[in-house]
Amino acid sequence: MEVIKIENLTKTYKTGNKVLNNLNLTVESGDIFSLLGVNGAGKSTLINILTTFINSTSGKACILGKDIKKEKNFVRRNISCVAQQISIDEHLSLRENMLFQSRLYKIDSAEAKKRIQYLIEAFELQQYEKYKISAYSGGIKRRLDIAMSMVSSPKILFLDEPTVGMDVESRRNMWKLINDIKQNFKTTIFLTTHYLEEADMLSDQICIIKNGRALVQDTPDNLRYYTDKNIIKVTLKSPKESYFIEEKLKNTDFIFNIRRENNSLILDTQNNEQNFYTVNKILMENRINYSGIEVSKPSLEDVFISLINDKEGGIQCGNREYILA
Ligand SMILES: Nc1ncnc2c1ncn2[C@@H]1O[C@H](COP(=O)(O)OP(=O)(O)OP(=O)(O)O)[C@@H](O)[C@H]1O
Repeated sequence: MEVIKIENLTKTYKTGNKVLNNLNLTVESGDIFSLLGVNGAGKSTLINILTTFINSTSGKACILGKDIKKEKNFVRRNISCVAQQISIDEHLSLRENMLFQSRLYKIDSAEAKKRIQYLIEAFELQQYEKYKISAYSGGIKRRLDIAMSMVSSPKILFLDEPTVGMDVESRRNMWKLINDIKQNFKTTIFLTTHYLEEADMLSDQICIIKNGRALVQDTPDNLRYYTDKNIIKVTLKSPKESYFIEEKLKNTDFIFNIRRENNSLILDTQNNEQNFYTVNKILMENRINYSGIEVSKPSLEDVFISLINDKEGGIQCGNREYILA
């Protein structure tokens, strides 16, 4: 079931800046949906529109089947949003912050207390109750912020760059938390991020936007087929030989880029079986001592860069056509 449906959505700010331009996308119930795009692509603008904070200029967006412009109260009751700025009041305790949130949503106080206790345990926040919020680390403040946003039992949770500025361990803890919300609360999650590994790990669907339009929307695995690039990885027995063979490979016309990773050479090439055999042949002819050669699909980062930098035109995948504008 579609819980978000966006059709030809456009947003032009008063400054004349057209940020969203006939944007189309859909989000299915229970999915983790990631919106990717470079800085200024319009990700926060879209979240602000969907959470009814600002109005679109034209087009239509429906949440849980209701037009967001006509049914603002319904939409607000059923969603929650964790913005980039943490919204905790440091003068209140952890529990008071959550109670305050429950009052904003007019939740019956007995029900609110039960729910808050459940969330404190589910988000593993019990151990922090004895400390002042101002002493919490950024990761714990963010965890509390998300727990607060779950007090109203939202059907859709918007997370605007939930792991920005976090260290690797806190980021991994946050990924687990986001997955737990999906599994345990069945909440649909709409998130924006600049970390492609994060989108890859978490998402059921990824949408990449550029110049206010959706370039592609698909699963992380399928997105790897949106570029005709492949990667050939050659593992050498001795790194000394890499300089010699690099020179030989540089002179071919089917390898666009060569990188070195420890004992391996990573070759960016066109998706073509023949290239694999040609590289193999060059290695054999030059008596290069290699222990492995493999072809792999590009990473999500390769796909993102390739799509974002692609020239204007259409790309076809399956039965969908997307505009590269
Ligand atoms: N209130 C506003 N008035 C005019 N222009 C705005 C306003 N808010 C945002 N913009 C512009 O709209 C564009 C998109 O901004 P937005 O914050 O939606 O992008 P973003 O994809 O979230 O960027 P980032 O990844 O850097 O957070 C930017 O050029 C921004 O300067």
